[in-house]
Amino acid sequence: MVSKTTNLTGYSVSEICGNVSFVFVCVAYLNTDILMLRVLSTGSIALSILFQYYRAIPLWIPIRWNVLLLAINSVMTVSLIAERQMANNMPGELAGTYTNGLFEARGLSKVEFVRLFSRAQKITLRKREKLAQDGQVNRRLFFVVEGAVQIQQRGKRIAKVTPYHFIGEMSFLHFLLDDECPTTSKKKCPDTMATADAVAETDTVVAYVWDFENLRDYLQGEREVRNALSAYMNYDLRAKLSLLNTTAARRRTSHKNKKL
Ligand SMILES: Nc1ncnc2c1ncn2[C@@H]1O[C@@H]2COP(=O)(O)O[C@H]2[C@H]1O
Repeated sequence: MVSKTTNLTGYSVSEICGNVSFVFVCVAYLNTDILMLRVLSTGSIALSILFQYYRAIPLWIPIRWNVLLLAINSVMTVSLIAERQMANNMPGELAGTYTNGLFEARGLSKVEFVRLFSRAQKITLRKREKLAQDGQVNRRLFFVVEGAVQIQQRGKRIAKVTPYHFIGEMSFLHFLLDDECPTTSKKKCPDTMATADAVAETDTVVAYVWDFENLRDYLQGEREVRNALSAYMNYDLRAKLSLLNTTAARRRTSHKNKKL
């Protein structure tokens, strides 16, 4: 049992706990990692309870409230640690998607990636099944992980989407902007039409699929994931566009050569 009057280098236990508690608060304020912040606040609360208890007269009101705060913080800390552990040990196939899809390089942490993909459904499409239809309202976003998808416009093949690329991102980005469309505006907000037909080219195509509305609702509370995902899609769009330009240039050259 620690005596309330114990002196260590001239300071009482209560004083030491009180001061160290504030040192923890200072370090917590300088930290940007949410887990570290919670661990430090838990430590700080525990120390402030000791400070309040080992005073000459214990301060029971703050002690009781701090016990509650300590319990809340401890539960949140444990759930954060569990989530990080789950993300670090995600199933091999999901880990492959994280690595091969270059999600880390494009700003999504493992935890954010697992949160995002746990909201998707993994599906298998058969050859010739449509993922999107040109000119039709689209409400599904796909991330292809196996197989290939043919992109057509007016029945003509314009591109091929291979694993680790999105399909439906053009209408999804539109849909996200729609979100910011004022409902009072007389002007109709743009609709989320698919810009091309997307058809399964291989015998099977495996993809993760999100419903636009569910994904938008989730992203509303996760600003950083929303920004990282939009950046990822813009990167994907740039790659698709540059491929399209290269193919068009190649076609023009071969057309010219044939004429000569
Ligand atoms: N030139 C292209 N190259 C690759 N993918 C494309 C191309 N044009 C359209 N797509 C994809 O086909 C999808 C059709 O629906 P979206 O317009 O929502 O999003 C489109 C893109 O994901």
